Amino acid sequence: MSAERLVNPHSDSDDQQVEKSLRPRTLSEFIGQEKVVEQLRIAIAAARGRNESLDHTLFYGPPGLGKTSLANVIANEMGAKIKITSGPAIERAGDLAAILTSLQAHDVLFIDEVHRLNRAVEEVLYPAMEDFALDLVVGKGPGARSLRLSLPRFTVIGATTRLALLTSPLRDRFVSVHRLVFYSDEAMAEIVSRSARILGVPISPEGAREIGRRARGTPRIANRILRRVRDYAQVVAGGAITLEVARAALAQLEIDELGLDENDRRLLRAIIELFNGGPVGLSTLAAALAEEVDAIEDVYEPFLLQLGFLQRTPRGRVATRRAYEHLGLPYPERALPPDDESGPQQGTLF
Ligand SMILES: Nc1ncnc2c1ncn2[C@@H]1O[C@H](COP(=O)(O)OP(=O)(O)OP(=O)(O)O)[C@@H](O)[C@H]1O
Repeated sequence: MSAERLVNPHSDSDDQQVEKSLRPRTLSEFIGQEKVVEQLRIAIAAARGRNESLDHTLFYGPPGLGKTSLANVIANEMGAKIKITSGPAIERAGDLAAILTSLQAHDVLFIDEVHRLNRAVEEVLYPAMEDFALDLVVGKGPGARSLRLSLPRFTVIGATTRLALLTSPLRDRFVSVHRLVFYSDEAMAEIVSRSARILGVPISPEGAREIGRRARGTPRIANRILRRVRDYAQVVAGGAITLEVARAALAQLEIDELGLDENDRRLLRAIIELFNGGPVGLSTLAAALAEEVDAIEDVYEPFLLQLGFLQRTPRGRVATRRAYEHLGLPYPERALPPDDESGPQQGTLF
């Protein structure tokens, strides 16, 4: 169910078609994430000035914030080619060897979901990143020999939503590591205006702000909502997106003032009504909602935590006073049990 959600930050096949045209191509077109952009601007200028490849770079943070876009921007600014792959797509060491040997100097190898590389593949990547070398074993048994091929100096750009799942040898090989954060309302409004311009949809600044504000600080979600609001504007309101049109369309899409959809509200209501506000273990909650544990952790929680509607405690998830207030439910004043600081309980997942 979550895959079809308008506010799901993961991309679907519809997104992929439009996203290409909406992707920023240069650092100056890239809106927001100022700290990261500034550091990249310097690193790129320095590498170009020395005619070197850019240092290996890792981006981490929630999905849909622009990791792939930044990798493309970097390659473009370096005047280099980019090869795009992902952790699960590189199944065998030989697959990676084939990719590595096709690279040219200063090229970018973008590996999405880099935490999902398997061990054997990682072992090949280490010397490639560190020494720009590919170690090949030729022959079998006692006659086997190892051969070292040198590779052109290239740049690995890794992206992950789960930094903690990266092995430490792999993490250590990334020279610069950047965290992408949810976008501010101002940046989101700018992103919506820019996308509308590219899509050729007339939009007022207030309309753009309203869509941006309710898109969970995530450009992918903003772009997706924009497309739905565009349909609404075209069919119901003569084509242009004004504040009123944006509000009416968002109401029809059941996205509330803060950008929560019916599924978020269902999750909060489940914690409050079925589990007395929590704490409730993640797996118990997932079972009650007929959802995957991963979907709850990846899709629902980051934004609810960010809003301060949900807390992670050693005993499980707890709905906060703000969550009750948002849903218009009375908050039960209750004393915390004296052993609240105790470790995880059986059956609860931290
Ligand atoms: N800073 C930005 N300015 C304008 N548009 C942006 C920006 N960041 C992302 N976008 C838009 O959001 C969409 C999603 O971005 P992107 O695919 O780069 O995200 P991602 O973090 O790589 O996601 P995932 O981790 O799921 O692959 C792109 O189509 C792009 O148009």
